[in-house]
Amino acid sequence: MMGQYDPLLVMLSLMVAVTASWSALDLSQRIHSTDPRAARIWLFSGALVLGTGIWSMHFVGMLAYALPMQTGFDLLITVQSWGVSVLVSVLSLICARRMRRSLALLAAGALAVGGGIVVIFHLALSAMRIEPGVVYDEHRLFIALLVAAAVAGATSAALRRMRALEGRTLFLVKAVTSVVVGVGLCAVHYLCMSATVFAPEAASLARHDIDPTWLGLTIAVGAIGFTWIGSVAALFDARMEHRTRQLAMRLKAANSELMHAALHDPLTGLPNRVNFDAALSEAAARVRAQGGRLAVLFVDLDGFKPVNDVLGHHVGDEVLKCVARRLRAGLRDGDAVARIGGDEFVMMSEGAIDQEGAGRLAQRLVDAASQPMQIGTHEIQVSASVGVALFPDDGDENRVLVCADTAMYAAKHAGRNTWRVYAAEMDGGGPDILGMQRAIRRALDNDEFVLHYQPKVAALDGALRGVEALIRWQDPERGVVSPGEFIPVAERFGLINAIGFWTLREACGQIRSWQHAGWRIPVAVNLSPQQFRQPDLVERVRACIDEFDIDPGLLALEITESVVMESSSSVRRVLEELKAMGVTLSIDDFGTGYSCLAYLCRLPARQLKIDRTFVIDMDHVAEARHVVEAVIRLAHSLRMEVVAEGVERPEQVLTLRSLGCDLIQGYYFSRPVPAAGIEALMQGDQLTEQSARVHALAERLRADSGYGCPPALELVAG
Ligand SMILES: Nc1nc2c(ncn2[C@@H]2O[C@@H]3COP(=O)(O)O[C@H]4[C@@H](O)[C@H](n5cnc6c(=O)[nH]c(N)nc65)O[C@@H]4COP(=O)(O)O[C@H]3[C@H]2O)c(=O)[nH]1
Repeated sequence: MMGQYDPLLVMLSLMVAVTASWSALDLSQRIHSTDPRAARIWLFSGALVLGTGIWSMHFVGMLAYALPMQTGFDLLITVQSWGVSVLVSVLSLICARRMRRSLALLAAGALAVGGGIVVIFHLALSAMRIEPGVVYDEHRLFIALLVAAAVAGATSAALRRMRALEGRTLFLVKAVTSVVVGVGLCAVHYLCMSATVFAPEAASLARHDIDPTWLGLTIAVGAIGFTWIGSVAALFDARMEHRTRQLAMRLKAANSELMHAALHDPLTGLPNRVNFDAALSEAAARVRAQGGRLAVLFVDLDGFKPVNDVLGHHVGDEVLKCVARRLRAGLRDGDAVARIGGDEFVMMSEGAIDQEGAGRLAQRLVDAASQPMQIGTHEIQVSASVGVALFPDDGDENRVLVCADTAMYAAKHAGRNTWRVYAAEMDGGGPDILGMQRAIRRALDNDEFVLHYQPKVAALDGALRGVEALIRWQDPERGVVSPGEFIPVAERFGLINAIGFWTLREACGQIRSWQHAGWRIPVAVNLSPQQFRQPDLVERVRACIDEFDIDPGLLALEITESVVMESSSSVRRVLEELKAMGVTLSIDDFGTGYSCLAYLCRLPARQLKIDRTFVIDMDHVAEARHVVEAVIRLAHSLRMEVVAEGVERPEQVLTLRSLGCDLIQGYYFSRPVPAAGIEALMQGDQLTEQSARVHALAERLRADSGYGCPPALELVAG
């Protein structure tokens, strides 16, 4: 028995095959997803779409062949054939995923899939339940099997190639592959059909089951719809994955930027202290394991401060960048350089280095630093003092840097612009910095710090107007250690923040207890430059004020001139935020740095403290007196209050008073005293005595017709 092909249905079967191939390729691309669960889901969805496509292509193809008998389809066998089709597709996609691992596996898989496609054809045909049964031309069937295997193999290979493509090329390759695969699948079907021989008296026993026309149309439309849904899902997922990948890349880039910022000095781009310490520990571990030596060099610039002060921070910054470039240019394999402070750099050199080699390296650094540099219109020349220490000869990785630092000081004492190698005798004269660093940590844990308070009094009548909190350290071994000694060490070893915030809390606690006693005494706390640059400074100040429930107006923060004069927007913002909180801002050590008057006008500070050095010289050096006078005028024109520091003698009081200075602080009135001393002062005796001194001075001044304080004036004893 022979049938006839309906060209429309043949086209429809081709359409189904091409559409299913396209969609299956779409979905199958996703089976390489990095998430194994998602990859499994995509594999089964792809198999479902491909299986349904192959299966429906067979059915539509069979319907396209109109036999001269009434036909129908058995529901159970129809469903079974669909199940087998999906299973075969699962197998084909698994082969596609694993083909990288072996070509033999690819060939075996392709044959199995090819065989599966032929079996699906057979099952689909069986659903018609033809009696007597059909027979197959084995040769043609074998050719169909080979074509099916080739289609399966080509699909796997195309899938592999497509992984490396994107955009338009991917679209084109996918379109061509879908057409080739679709045509191939149809070819398999029609080859199978041509291999099928129907007996002349053949009849379909399933002719009363499912109507073939409806079944065909439903399957074709359903399959095309189904495959398009799959494609849309795959497209959506691909977009999501692309976006997720982009986000992940951006996150990674942001992370590495953050990491870089945490480990590098923003000005020079060199590694910072934390980074250097880690590199030093690693290098020390290598030397311990493999032997050899490590040279550590401490580089401190000579003459940098005057450049900064006179020519401004921007020129100072350029000088530092230039020195950093020169140090970096001299690096060799196994060397590292870092900036660890304002004008301090450290370097380490790994390998079998000896004292002589380290000395040569130090000389190179000294030479590099002392070359003149052109910054804008200025030709600038600085020099460097370099200290050298060796690991493990001079100590472990914690100590070797301190030794290099000590040697650097020796180089400074030797006249600067030179280098020295560390020797144990160098420790003799100077403080044991490392020991002190450990002792400071212990002091913080053991509460060995106390605050003393030095009064600030009104120049006019000697009334107490506030106090400055000054830290004192009662070290069980060293006795009372001056802040001038331990604060620089704390700054160098990153302990100043802990000390600074301890002082802040302690001072706020004191304000509260005085507030409870009925005294509103403003307390000024020194903020170190490092503490000022802490990103959470404002929050910590606010937290202290809230914790002790104090009037923020009673807390003053003293910030050194050099810090507030950094005209960066972050400094301005912090100052504005502190002011907005109600805290008083005071510019400390005024006159010792480089001040930009235009910037000073815009500062939200309320108080300006004239540095002690001007007050000391005021009586006998005319220039110092002129500076004090000018600073007082300037501050008043900016509506700032002026405090003169370090007032020790009555002559100074009189001069300052005559110049209109508002507040006076110094040993003349009181040394820094424990809180109880301030309380005694508040309760009467000492204040009255000091006020009496000021009044007596004022009387003498009024009696004198001249300007200021006559040198011969006999004063009340100080
Ligand atoms: N010769 C002389 N000296 C006078 C006179 N009146 C006051 N002084 C001293 O001058 C220093 C004033 O503090 P400073 O300039 O802020 O200088 C302070 C300040 O920069 C720092 N410091 C003290 N306490 C703290 C603190 O809690 N945190 C921070 N960051 N620094 C602190 O240590 C520096 C030294 O503090 P001290 O030794 O307490 O020294 C104090 C004080 O005792 C005087 O009439 N004559």
